[in-house]
Amino acid sequence: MMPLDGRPILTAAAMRAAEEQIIATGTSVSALMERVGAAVAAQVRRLAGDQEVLILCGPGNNGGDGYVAARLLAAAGQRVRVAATGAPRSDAAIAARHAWGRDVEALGAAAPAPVLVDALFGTGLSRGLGTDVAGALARLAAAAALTIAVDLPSGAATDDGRLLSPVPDYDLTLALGALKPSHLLQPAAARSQRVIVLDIAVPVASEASVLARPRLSAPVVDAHKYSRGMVAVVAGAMPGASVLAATAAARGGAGYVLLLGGASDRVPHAIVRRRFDAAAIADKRIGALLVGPGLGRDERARERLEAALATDRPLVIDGDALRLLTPQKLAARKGPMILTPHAGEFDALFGADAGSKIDRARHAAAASGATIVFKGPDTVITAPDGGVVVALAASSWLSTAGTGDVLAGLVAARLAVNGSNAMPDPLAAAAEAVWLHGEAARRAGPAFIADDLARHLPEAIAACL
Ligand SMILES: NC(=O)C1=CN([C@@H]2O[C@H](COP(=O)(O)OP(=O)(O)OC[C@H]3O[C@@H](n4cnc5c(N)ncnc54)[C@H](O)[C@@H]3O)[C@@H](O)[C@H]2O)[C@@H](O)CC1
Ligand SMILES: Nc1ncnc2c1ncn2[C@@H]1O[C@H](COP(=O)(O)OP(=O)(O)O)[C@@H](O)[C@H]1O
Ligand SMILES: [K+]
Repeated sequence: MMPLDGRPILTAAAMRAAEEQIIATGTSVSALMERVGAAVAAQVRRLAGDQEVLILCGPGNNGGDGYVAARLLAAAGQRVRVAATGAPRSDAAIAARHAWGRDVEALGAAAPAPVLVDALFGTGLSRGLGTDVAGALARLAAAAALTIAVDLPSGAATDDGRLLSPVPDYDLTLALGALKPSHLLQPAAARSQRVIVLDIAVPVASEASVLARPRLSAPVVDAHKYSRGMVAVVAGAMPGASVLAATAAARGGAGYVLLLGGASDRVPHAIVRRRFDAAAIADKRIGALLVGPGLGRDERARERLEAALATDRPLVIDGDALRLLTPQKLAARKGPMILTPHAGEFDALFGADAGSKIDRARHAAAASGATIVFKGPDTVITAPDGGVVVALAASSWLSTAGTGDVLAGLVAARLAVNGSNAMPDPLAAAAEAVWLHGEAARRAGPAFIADDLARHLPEAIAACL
């Protein structure tokens, strides 16, 4: 099966536009629905074996896909029944219902089957399911051994990961033509164990794509510690956080890591410690200056942040530093910047506006001129030029103190390495860091602590060479 890495992510409107382009060049909606139904039927047949299949059909084209799949499954000898919310409304779905030609049960009265296919609503869902429909879906899903959603789990919005009504757990979602934001954004993404994208021969393109395994290379033959990429980490009130970040930077591929102004006796010997002063952070060899982990929010923290902003070095800003800034102030600064806020820091800096996590991160990048790594179980990375990368859910064991400090150090390392032989590409550097962080967490297994995570970074890097 094709991996999801690097695949484009389309909103409902963008998917509709792609579909309309195909229709404008002579493919009918019914022909497209036939293609979709065949692809869905093939997957269901592969998974269902000789078990009975119940397909739930809604009033729109998602339901139409369900009727086509039912007809093709029956023709292939599969035991299949159909239950519907009512009569289909779109022309193509009416034709598909007619071609099915067999019984259609009322949803509320339908008996369960071991395999449940949800073709109730897809990208056309405009509000939550009525309680009767949501109740029937929950009852039939709970009684099934295998649950499959066509395009999207019914009740999940397409573009922002919201659940508009209660959504049962699915074993599999068959995304039609392309991934939609809700296949990656929470809480909707967690409703499906797996997502497969079905190719329906509709050309799709998007500025947003799924985070892919990066391709990294070993240091060049004549590399030396400064040419590899130098990271300077500004310490503050909580020195442990800056040590975690500096350690991650060192294990994340940087050639030289400086810890500035930290008071801690548990610093790996490979990390060079210096006093914090304006000259130390203005060193032209610094490929990434990290400020924020454990910085604190006192007067000294403010001074250190101001000094960091006043340099022309590529900057990574995390944690406390994000609470001491405004988007305007960032926009006024020249030079590459990457911000790594979690949801609380993001809201404090950019406001707790409505909208999808992708749109909010995109606006934040445009407003600040910085690349944004909006962290969480559905990390979204956006660049000021509009590029968007969304990570698949990483290990939930990452939800432990200090893993954000590790990520910040890693982002700084990748930015420094990335900028050591070319103009730094903050989006690519941030994407490399988020991928390596997720991979290190996967390798660390359950119940790791942030200190363990950095030890798995070399293995994660090795997987990209
Ligand atoms: N994008 C593509 O290339 C293709 C998409 N197709 C399918 O078409 C779907 C989109 O079809 P539609 O736009 O017809 O939308 P849906 O089938 O998702 O549902 C829309 C219909 O349901 C009604 N509705 C919306 N929310 C409701 C609610 N909560 N309770 C009751 N009724 C509600 C709408 O008024 C409309 O009649 C896709 O998800 C996909 O399954 C395929 O048939 C063809 C190819
Ligand atoms: N449930 C989760 N699933 C996957 N990743 C998570 C989850 N919760 C947190 N993370 C990741 O763990 C890290 C936590 O960062 P942060 O909240 O800044 O923690 P801290 O400040 O303690 O270091 C981020 O990279 C975030 O994306
Ligand atoms: K569906």
